[in-house]
Amino acid sequence: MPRTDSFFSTISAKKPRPDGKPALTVRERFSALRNLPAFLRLIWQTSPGLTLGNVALRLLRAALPVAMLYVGQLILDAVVQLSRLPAPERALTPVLSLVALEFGLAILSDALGRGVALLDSLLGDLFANQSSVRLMQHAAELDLDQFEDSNFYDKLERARRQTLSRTVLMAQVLSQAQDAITMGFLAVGLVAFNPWLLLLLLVAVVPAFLGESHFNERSYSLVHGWTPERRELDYLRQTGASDETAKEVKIFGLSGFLIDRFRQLSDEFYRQNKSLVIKRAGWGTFFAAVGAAGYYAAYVYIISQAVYGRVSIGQLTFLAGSFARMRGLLEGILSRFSSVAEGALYLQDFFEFFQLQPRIRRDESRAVRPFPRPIRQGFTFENVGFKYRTAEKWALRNLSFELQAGEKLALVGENGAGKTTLVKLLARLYDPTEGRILLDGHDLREYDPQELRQEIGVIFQDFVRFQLPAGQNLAVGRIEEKGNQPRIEQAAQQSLADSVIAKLPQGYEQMIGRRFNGGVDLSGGEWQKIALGRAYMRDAQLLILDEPTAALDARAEYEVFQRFKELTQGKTAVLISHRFSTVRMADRILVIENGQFQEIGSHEQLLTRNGRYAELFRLQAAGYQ
Ligand SMILES: Nc1ncnc2c1ncn2[C@@H]1O[C@H](COP(=O)(O)OP(=O)(O)OP(=O)(O)O)[C@@H](O)[C@H]1O
Repeated sequence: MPRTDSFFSTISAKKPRPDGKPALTVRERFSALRNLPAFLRLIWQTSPGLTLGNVALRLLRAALPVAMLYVGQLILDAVVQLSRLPAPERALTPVLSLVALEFGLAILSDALGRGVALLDSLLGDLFANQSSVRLMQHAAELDLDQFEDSNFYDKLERARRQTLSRTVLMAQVLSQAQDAITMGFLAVGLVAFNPWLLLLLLVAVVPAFLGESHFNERSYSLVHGWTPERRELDYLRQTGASDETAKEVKIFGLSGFLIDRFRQLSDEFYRQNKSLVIKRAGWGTFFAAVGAAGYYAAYVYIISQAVYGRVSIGQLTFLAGSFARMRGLLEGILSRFSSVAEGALYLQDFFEFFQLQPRIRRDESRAVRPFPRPIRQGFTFENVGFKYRTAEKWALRNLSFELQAGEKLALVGENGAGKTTLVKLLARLYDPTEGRILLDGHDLREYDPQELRQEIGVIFQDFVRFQLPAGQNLAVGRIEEKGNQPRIEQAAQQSLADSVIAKLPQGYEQMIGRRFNGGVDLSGGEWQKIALGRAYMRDAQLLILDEPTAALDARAEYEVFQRFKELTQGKTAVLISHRFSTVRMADRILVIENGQFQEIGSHEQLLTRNGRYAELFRLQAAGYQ
């Protein structure tokens, strides 16, 4: 049998958690309970009606156990009394009516129990749905660089896992209140008989409570500390078996490598968890025995009182029944209390995610500057520098140039030069680390970022291949117009996606991508034409194409850009391409190298200048000879 002193020493000492951090103290654990009021508020907001109904049914149900025990006592006492009467005087009717009453109470208790379970499950489903929606809404508000931080993913992952298990916590908190009320009723009878029995009860169950609470914390720590590895496990599972990766996994024979890593991680988690659950089971058995000993001590005492005639047989069953029920309830309340405390620790993760705030957002403290329609002067980069949060190196530095209104500017530079970063700064996906960007003479930060993004259409090189019907895949460029078929078709014509869609069996209704039933996959170039169509769905004043044509054949790219030039007459545009045949169509070309400004000018000017652009241009031209 395990020794209790070693158990208590594990409670008091700050044993390191599996993630290397010290274990939470009892006080820290309990302080997580302060998250409960906010949690209960969320439940109430989910559905006031269902919450009220749930509480009302539970209140009613809380009173039933004591009522049933009491009726049980009356029945037994009546039977004993009747049995003492001479046979002819005995009548069954008064006992039968008591039995009928108990029967009625039993049926009511069962019905109420089912009602509570029903409301719990309805409320739980609604709560899980609403939490998921809140999670998606909040994630959508956050900044791009928050998504690029692995700590953020850990928080998101923990919050995501919370949405379902929180419904269990909700039922637990409500059951807790219900059982506490039942206990209150039962305690009245027990205290009236002998208050020491209540104390005995506490002594019998408190060790079990402490044990539960200790092991709950250990398992929370294990799960919490393993969040990054669990994300990796999910990633490995998905990479090992998904349509997107199957091609390379097969060609490179990666499945063994992925499975080995998965096995290594999952075995380690299994090992750590196994040792915890074994310890938990051992201690649990021991504490259950302590609880049972307390119960039997009380039982012997009550029996002795009955034997010496100080209580009736009916009272004996009432008291023994009350004690047994109270022990069950108290054990339940205490162990639930520690799992509620554990749930509250998880809630902390949930609320922490919602506390993350975006930095790029409308400044509520001052009036936002109305977005210029049309843009008059254009964008000015003033000594702009940018460093990614996780990077050592500056992605852009000391960048000053103007993007004039109505101008078509091409960005040229080698891989990693900083072209995409520049575009992301224009769209305010990030703010410059140094310097500033002006729009018509005012800092970009003075405008509402939402409005700015509405006025900008960007198609990135790594555009998303939405697993949606073809028409909707174009409409994502302006999702409010998803029902406007003529507009979608026009965008498709402009981006040359119309000929791709014409070949699809169900045209604009055709599901594309292989993930869903009946989906048809497209070639890289065909996907690009669809993605390009999104740019034409917008009424944007600034259009940015970040190499969305890399997979197009040379003729298609030439055609796409010719059209782009015609269709965006008078609009400001930024193009990124590694093909100089495309680049030369721009009014001016900005050359960036290692995040620094190199030169700017028209194709002819830059060739005459004979600098970096001329060198790169000749290099590519030589390749075609
Ligand atoms: N999210 C990120 N976090 C950290 N560093 C990044 C991130 N995105 C880009 N970088 C780094 O910033 C630099 C500039 O990248 P950027 O994507 O702007 O280059 P690019 O000129 O568009 O290159 P390419 O022609 O290959 O598309 C590179 O050194 C890159 O490694």
